[in-house]
Amino acid sequence: MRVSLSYVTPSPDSPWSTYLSQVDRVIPYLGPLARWAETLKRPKRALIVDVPIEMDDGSVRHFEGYRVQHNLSRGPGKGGVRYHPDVTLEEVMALAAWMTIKNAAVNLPYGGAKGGIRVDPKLLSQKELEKLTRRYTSEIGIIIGPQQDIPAPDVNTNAQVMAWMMDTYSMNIGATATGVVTGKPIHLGGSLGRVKATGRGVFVTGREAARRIGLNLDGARIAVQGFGNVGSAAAELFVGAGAKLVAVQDHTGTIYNPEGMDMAALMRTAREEGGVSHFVGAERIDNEAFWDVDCDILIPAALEGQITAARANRIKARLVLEGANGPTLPGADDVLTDRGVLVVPDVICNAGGVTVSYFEWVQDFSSFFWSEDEINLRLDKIMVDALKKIWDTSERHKISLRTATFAVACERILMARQERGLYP
Ligand SMILES: NC(=O)C1=CN([C@@H]2O[C@H](COP(=O)(O)OP(=O)(O)OC[C@H]3O[C@@H](n4cnc5c(N)ncnc54)[C@H](OP(=O)(O)O)[C@@H]3O)[C@@H](O)[C@H]2O)C=CC1
Ligand SMILES: O=C(O)CCC(=O)C(=O)O
Repeated sequence: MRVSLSYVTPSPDSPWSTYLSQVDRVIPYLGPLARWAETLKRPKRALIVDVPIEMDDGSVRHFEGYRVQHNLSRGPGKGGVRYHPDVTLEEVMALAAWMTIKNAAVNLPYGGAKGGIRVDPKLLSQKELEKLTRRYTSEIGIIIGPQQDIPAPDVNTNAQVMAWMMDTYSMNIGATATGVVTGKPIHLGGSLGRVKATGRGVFVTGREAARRIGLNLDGARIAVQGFGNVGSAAAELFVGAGAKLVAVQDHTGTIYNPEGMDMAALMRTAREEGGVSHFVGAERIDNEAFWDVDCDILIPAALEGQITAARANRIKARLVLEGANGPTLPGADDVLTDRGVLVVPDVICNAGGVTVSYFEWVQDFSSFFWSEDEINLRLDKIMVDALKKIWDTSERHKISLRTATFAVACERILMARQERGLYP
């Protein structure tokens, strides 16, 4: 087996292959900086770790974990940690690379990183989950740190997981290091507003895009795939702005109500029943029918590769807001563009989470904490300004918002790369 940082011959339609094709599309807009573009096509560093834990029944199981630092030109690595049975190194490479682009798109002083463990956390007890998290943190401890690489929550990880990571790292170095992870509980140096920040960023960029295409949010019909941290918070804000939530899909199934769903009741069902499919205020429909639902705004907020070219041809929405990372395959991007469907890409649309993570990191360093209103105001301004710059770039070059976001971000990343120079 050959292992090298440019080794992964991307499987077609894999997240890494999607990312590489997005980079290829931006190269013509990079001018002289294009000579550095190869930097973006390989991660700087990729760590694979074995995570053995003793299960509650006394057996020992080994899980595979990863931490990939894709690019550190603009600052320490930053990006979440995912626990999922399908996590692979190739997927984590793509997620880390999208963090590089996203952090630069909103001008945060970070590079891009991401981590993951191939595990189904739903099958673990709380004790097993804690052991897994602590062992993983110790194993990746050699490359993370408040000035090196700062993990945060992603799919199936949350504030409790971050608390265990912070505690383990702190014990290992012999000092409390709140700045080593973000997305922590509030009384452990977490920030107000972080839990809902990603959904809030989806809402703010969505609101701005909707205004520009003359789509009124009052009465707009929303369909959301994934009702976790991102999907539920985004849906709540859109409903608060007068939109109707007409379809929701999670792992347990798909529900539909053309009149709109009661948000509070749906949140209660999702929390108490472990999914949306038992919700009595909507009819259950086939999972594949989700893509045919009559709606104005579609929010994929689950996993990668969900919008294939075939599904893109069926989507009725005028606006797609990518809450998830990498939900749209390159072929589907072209179909949506041809059909006049506007896509606000992940690398700007879901950047609200990492933006408030940045606020958390800054607050931890200064040991001075801001009010939720201050955080939301600063977040909204960063998202509105970033979207405006991207929108203008898109209009100037007549390119998609995705390629425009890559153009803005890659210029910042590659300029930093060039200015730092290559010699040791
Ligand atoms: N958390 C954050 O701050 C950020 C997250 N993101 C991205 O947003 C997306 C969602 O993350 P997050 O909300 O944090 O994760 P969560 O774990 O909180 O929620 C994920 C949701 O997706 C659902 N889901 C998973 N697989 C499928 C599937 N095949 N079909 C339909 N629904 C599915 C889950 O359903 P079930 O619960 O039934 O399994 C759950 O509702 C990811 O792409 C993540 O990378 C991006 C930026 C920041
Ligand atoms: O909050 C963070 O640092 C990263 C969040 C994340 O993983 C993402 O934006 O995909």
